[in-house]
Amino acid sequence: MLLEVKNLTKMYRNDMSLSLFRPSARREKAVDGVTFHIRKGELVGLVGESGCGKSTLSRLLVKLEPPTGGDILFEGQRIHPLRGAALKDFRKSCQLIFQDTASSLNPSLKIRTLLSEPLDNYYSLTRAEKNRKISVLMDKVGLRTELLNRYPRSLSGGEKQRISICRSLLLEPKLLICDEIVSSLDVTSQASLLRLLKQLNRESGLALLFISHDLEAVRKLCDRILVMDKGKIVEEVKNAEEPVYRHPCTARLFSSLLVNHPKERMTPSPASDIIGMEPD
Ligand SMILES: Nc1ncnc2c1ncn2[C@@H]1O[C@H](COP(=O)(O)OP(=O)(O)OP(=O)(O)O)[C@@H](O)[C@H]1O
Repeated sequence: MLLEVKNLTKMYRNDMSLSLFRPSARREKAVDGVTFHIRKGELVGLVGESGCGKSTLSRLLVKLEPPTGGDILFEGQRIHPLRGAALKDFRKSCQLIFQDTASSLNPSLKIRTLLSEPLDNYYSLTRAEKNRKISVLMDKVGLRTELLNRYPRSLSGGEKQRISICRSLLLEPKLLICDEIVSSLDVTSQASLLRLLKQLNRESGLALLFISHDLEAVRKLCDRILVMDKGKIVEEVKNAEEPVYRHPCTARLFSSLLVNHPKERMTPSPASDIIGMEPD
């Protein structure tokens, strides 16, 4: 098993009153007893309405924040006690890319430096080896190597997102957690990014936790979809099966995709057309 999440909980203390004289705080469970697993090379989707706890969960999974309770195991090892070299190894194997990653690219560094940094942190490569690795991957993600001498400000949103993905993939992670990485992109860029993720999964067994509001993209890309509501995983939808939605939240989320009731045929969006994935 690649990732095992057991009864994971995260509570935040949120101030309810602005009054200095009557301060009050509410402890809110952003993640509430979540249990699930991801096998090696599996494509798992995570969907849920805004504020249900998806981003909090992704931050817990990569150890950016400590959980209030529960456990996360990566390749059988609890991640909570990891320190030093073991933590560095875990961070290499389990990467998180989020929507704003692109805007967090250091504006004063050229793309060449931004892409060399992760390699310098983890490997001892010659300049030629580094350049080769970078240009092979840039080609794979559909970026021209001329961009290497440019600064992030001169790149489009889609190009910056691809640079962020490139930075993660250079480390050859086993699990990539993508939190809303396609929502700011146009339909064509979205489609080619999804195609790339599918290709990486086929070629190198990269496992994905793909978090998105775009249910149709999730359904086309993933083997299983976890549905989250108010901090809990309330349902798991297996893509290969006829969808049977037991939880009202799942039905609400998926209802916009369903036409021609009762056969529940999916209507492909332009993005899924371009991905070249047939509707079920
Ligand atoms: N650092 C924090 N401090 C206090 N409350 C927080 C914090 N981070 C998240 N929350 C709360 O936890 C809940 C879940 O938020 P989260 O961002 O994980 O949801 P989400 O499903 O990712 O939403 P969206 O789809 O809109 O991005 C929300 O009620 C949010 O206000």
